[in-house]
Amino acid sequence: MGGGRGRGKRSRTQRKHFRDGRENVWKRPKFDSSSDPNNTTTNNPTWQPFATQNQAFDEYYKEQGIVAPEEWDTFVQVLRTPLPAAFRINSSSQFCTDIISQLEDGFVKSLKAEVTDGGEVEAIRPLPWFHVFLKLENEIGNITRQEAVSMVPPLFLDVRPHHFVLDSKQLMVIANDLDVQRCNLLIHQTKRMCTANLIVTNNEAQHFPGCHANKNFIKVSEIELEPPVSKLLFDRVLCDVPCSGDGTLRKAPDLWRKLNSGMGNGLHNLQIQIAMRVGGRMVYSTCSMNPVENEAVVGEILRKCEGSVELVDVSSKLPQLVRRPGLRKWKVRDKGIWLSSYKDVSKFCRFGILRSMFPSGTSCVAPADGDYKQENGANVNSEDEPMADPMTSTEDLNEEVSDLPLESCMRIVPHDQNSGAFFIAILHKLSPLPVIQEKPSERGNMLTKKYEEQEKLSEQVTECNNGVELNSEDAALEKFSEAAAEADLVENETDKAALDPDPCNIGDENDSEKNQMLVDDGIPSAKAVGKRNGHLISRNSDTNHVKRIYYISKSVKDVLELNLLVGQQLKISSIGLKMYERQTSREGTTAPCAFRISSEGLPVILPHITKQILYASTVDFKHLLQYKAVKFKDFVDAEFGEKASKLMLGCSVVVIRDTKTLAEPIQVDASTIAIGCWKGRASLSVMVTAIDCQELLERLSARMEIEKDSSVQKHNVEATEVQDMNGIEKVEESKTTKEATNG
Ligand SMILES: C[S@@+](CC[C@H](N)C(=O)[O-])C[C@H]1O[C@@H](n2cnc3c(N)ncnc32)[C@H](O)[C@@H]1O
Repeated sequence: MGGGRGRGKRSRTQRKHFRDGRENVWKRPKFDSSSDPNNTTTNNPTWQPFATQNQAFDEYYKEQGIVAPEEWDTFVQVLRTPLPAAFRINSSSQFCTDIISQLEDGFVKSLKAEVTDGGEVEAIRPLPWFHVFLKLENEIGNITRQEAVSMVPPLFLDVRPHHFVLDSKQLMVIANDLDVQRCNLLIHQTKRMCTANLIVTNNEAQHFPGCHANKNFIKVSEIELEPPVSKLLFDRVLCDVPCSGDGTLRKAPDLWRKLNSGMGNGLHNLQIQIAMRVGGRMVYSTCSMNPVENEAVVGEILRKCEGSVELVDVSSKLPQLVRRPGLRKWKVRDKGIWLSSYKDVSKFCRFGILRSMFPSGTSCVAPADGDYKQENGANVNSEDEPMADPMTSTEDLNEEVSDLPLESCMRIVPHDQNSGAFFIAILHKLSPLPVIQEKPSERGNMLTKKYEEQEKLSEQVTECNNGVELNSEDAALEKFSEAAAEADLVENETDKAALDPDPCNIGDENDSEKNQMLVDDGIPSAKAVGKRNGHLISRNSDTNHVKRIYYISKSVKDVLELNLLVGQQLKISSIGLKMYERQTSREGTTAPCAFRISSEGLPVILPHITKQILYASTVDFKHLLQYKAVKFKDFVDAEFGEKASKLMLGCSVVVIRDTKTLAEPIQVDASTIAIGCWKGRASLSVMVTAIDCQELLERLSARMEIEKDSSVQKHNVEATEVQDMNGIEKVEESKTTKEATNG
């Protein structure tokens, strides 16, 4: 029943992430003091906090002038303290307002009480009840744990609903990560967004395919047609690049002992390669404080783009966000040696140090034929390049200063607003870039390899994998080749809004009545614009073996078709919204339709369902969630049980009936609570994961508590009003009597 992903079931990766998370905070001393009977100093003597000291770090950042000398002590002091926990509430969650009020009314009050009762120091310790809340909501996807500063970049992206994304009029997002686990996490986190406009890809960002379709080769049937999209063009790019992550020291104190100044140098070239894919507006960000990963990368992009990209000054935006301007001068450090300019590189025979790392930088110049001497990071191949550039060698560049307006970049430092450290730059594309990057140079590859080793480290500083169940099966839509055949096989376009939620009819072109599948613009809260155009796809061209059916928007379909046309360059991990799943149990094979509606898809399809839908009282609804399967005769509301027994075998939907609304069908909206069920021969079974059932039960109890409280309050108010009225009447009465007497 349901997805069957119980709470106790954890993947090996998750256990590893948990372990890693724990190891970030504590380490075992060589001498295990737990065996020392004289040790009575700590509660848990086997674990000691990490040393939050690193000489190389101090030397590096003091020299770079990240903060003024007089601020240094405060800066490192704050870096040594744990980061306040932050999380985002998923605004598309049905229970968003419930969660906010639960936090504001319940938890914040309890937290204040803890502080008042025990003093502030006492309150700084894990609060078990809060941990349970965070864990459950995180697993469900209602909230996402994320460092506060990591939430800033999208605020500068300035995304608007009317933006053309990939030549389409619908807002569509492609989210990419090279790490499969990270892709899975993203899929998990976006499940509750109910969007048909999302593609998760698993490509190397530095080689992210442009999917350029050669129009001469485009042949659809016998007629030559131009596809709706002929290449991938982005209006907005959020470029949160892999970095050394020293800005996350508060979250991952283990980094204190691992950091070295060379880490940033090893990532610089990869960061440039990734960020060179500038779309209309790009927000470049890192959780590193290192100028080599930050200002130097932005500087090189500006130089390489030769005026086709500008750095946007956003100093007047988000005035409450305390930030500092980007640096215009810095130095490069390599194996303990400070290098002030590129000429020092030749002097000390450094290897792997690039000109672009320095404030003055340098950019490759396109030869007359338009081809670059070296592609991607052309300035990195020190074998091909004279070590001493005549230009830089003749100048005295002891203290290089960039002539670019890098002060428009922003740095967030921990002690300004009790946060992590972060770097953000906003780049705006003014005209086509002078060169399309295709392949990295050999040197670039070498540095990328080097990066991969370092990525093991930065993995530990990226966000919140801990405690989140990863669903590798769902996420693994595997290679896009598998998705290829299916698009035209089961895809079904319609412009009607009415719906018979019967996935068995997909692709049955002769039965247009039954083909009235869900169609919307894919953003449940947004109004459908113009023609409704949704599409259903699956991965398997053999209809008998289709396991899941996904709902995708027109924009996503266009990208999918383009990708097929260009030979599947995008490695797609997930696409659109999972709408139907095959019921694999024996009951599934005997039902007229073997598919059921997925929990993710239900909110989108619910307003259109007219058959196989029942309205249950709160008590029966709760029984379903508690017992997972309830016999028809066991429902408290016998009429409901009767109706359930008369449903067709197979997928059905049960909506909770508001106690005040007795008429059926009730008005369904975004706040309606419903679950997918399976109607069997003798019972109704819930098709929702155990954890979703648990959360729904808790939400219902919380709502009922609030309703009870408010009805008690209402009752009290009414009673007071009656009392007041009586009082007033009495006063009036006595006044009248007095007046009458006086008169
Ligand atoms: C700073 S994190 C970004 C995290 C992201 N903002 C999020 O919230 O999930 C950098 C990410 O880049 C990914 N990565 C590393 N090398 C990559 C590459 N060559 N192409 C694409 N992604 C890469 C890592 O797996 C990591 O998740």
